Amino acid sequence: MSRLADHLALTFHSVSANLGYEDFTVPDVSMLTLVITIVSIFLVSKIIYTHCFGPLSKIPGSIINTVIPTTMLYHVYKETIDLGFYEEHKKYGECVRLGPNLVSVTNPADWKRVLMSHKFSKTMTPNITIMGAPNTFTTDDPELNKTRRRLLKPAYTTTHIAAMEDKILESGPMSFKRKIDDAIQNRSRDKKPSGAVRINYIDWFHYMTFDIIGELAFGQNFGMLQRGDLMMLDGIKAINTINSFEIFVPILRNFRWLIAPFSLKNVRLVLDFTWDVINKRIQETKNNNGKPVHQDILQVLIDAVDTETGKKMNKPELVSENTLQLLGGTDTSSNTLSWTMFLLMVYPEVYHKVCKEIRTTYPDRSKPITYTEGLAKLPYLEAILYESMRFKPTSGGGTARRVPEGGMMLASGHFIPAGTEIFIPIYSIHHDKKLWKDPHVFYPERFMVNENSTEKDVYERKRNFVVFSSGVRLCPGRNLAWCEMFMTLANLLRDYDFWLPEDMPYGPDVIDEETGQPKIIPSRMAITIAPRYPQRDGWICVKHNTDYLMTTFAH
Ligand code: HEM
Repeated sequence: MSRLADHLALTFHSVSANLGYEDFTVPDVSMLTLVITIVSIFLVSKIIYTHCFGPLSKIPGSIINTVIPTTMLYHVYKETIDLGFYEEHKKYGECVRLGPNLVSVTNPADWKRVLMSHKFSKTMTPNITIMGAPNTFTTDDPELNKTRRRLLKPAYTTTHIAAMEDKILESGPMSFKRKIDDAIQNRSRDKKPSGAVRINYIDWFHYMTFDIIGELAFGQNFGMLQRGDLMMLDGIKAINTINSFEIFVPILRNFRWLIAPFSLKNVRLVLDFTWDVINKRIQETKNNNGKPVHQDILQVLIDAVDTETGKKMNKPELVSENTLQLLGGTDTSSNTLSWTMFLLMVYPEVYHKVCKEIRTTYPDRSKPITYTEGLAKLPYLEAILYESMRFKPTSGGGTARRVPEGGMMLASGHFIPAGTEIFIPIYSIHHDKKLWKDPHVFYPERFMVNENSTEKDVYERKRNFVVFSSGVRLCPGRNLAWCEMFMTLANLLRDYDFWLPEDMPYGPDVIDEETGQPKIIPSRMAITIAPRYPQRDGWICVKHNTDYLMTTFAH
């Protein structure tokens, strides 16, 4: 070692002399060697300690993750957290160590216990500074979360959703239908009168969910579906991207400008717009002698008084909560609709079966199908939505909680000490072979009672269906999401025929070698799991429903 150090010192001297820097101070190479040796010993002993003796040492997982969460960092970068964590669980089983202080669990007994109680506080929360004030989703304070959920509750009850159903129908599926009809009419006028058009359903579903939330939480239809743009879209995308990176790699909070360099001004635009809408609404109510003019989510938020403190939300809090409606209520529902539509196209037997159910139950196309009426009458459509959210859970990245004082014993017998982060990997849970037979097969019947499934089986499956999370922080917007997604599919599938364009490299016969099932378009996970290349993969052909299908289904 010392001969090597002497040799290096000599080389430094001759190089600096050759360069004319006679006074160049040559580092004391033996000192350098010492430092490197000490750091290496420290790292190796840390690896040995955390892997072999530390409190989490018995949890299976790769050695490198015990020191640096490399799997997580890599998949955050690639936007494939859902698939990356799934591979780790496939390799190591129901509990896997994914970081020095991070353990991911798929056993229902474990994640149900974690999600059931506020004692396990939320971690990996988005940084609140971007929204100005904490909101229901971002807060890790159980008391604040409970208060906000109490305030928001009236906006999301089934009764309130039913009261808003007409608005949802109009700004959602009816508007979508008008857009298709316009496209068909324009095409017939200009080109071949085939009556069929190609549309980008991924974009259109995205626009539609914005219009619905615009109507319910901003008191105005953004007109995004008809226009195809929204000035706030860049800002919303930026908030999602920034949040996604910062949740998993908190150090990036100090380098936010690096993640979305040109978008921070667009984020401001979103918050300013929301601020403006709230001010106008408050003024409108004042002008109406204090009586609310509208009955929507925004009004519920403005009027909400906490029964325990007697306080209303202040303006920054209102802005943060109302922006959350846009962030939480658009991508989630639109991605689910896109995945469902794609899956119907590559599983034609499911598509034909659901069209038959809807078209025979509601043959009168002049009357829109509503959620309150349709849910009980269209059980196969309901099962399709369940299965699509199991198969491609848009929230599939997952969520995390911190283990409280006293630690917890996992079902596998491993003890997890207080302070450890427990990750709930939703995609992995939905594809766990112990919970789901043939998890890579899209099979809606698994959510229906039939000769193969008893009521108890279906009940159990729904208990392991965790797309809306579970327990104390269960998604409060789930009734709204179900309502808009159900009405959209019911009305579109009754009134139109859909099929994939011929030049699309996907279809029922394009098989994925690994799963033996139809290939699925690639996805990316930035807060939600979305189709990765919407401009390439989002195309579908559509025309008005023909009698051909009706007669085929009649037999
Ligand atoms: C298919 C649609 C949806 C899915 C899959 C979904 C999924 C989820 C999940 C998994 C969580 C828990 C996240 C966590 O604990 O980290 C959540 C929370 C939340 N969601 Fe949804 N969501 C959907 C639609 C909506 C809609 C339409 C709204 C409102 C307009 C909404 C509002 C919220 C809010 C406010 C929270 C925070 C709850 C809390 O932390 O206490 N979501 N959602």
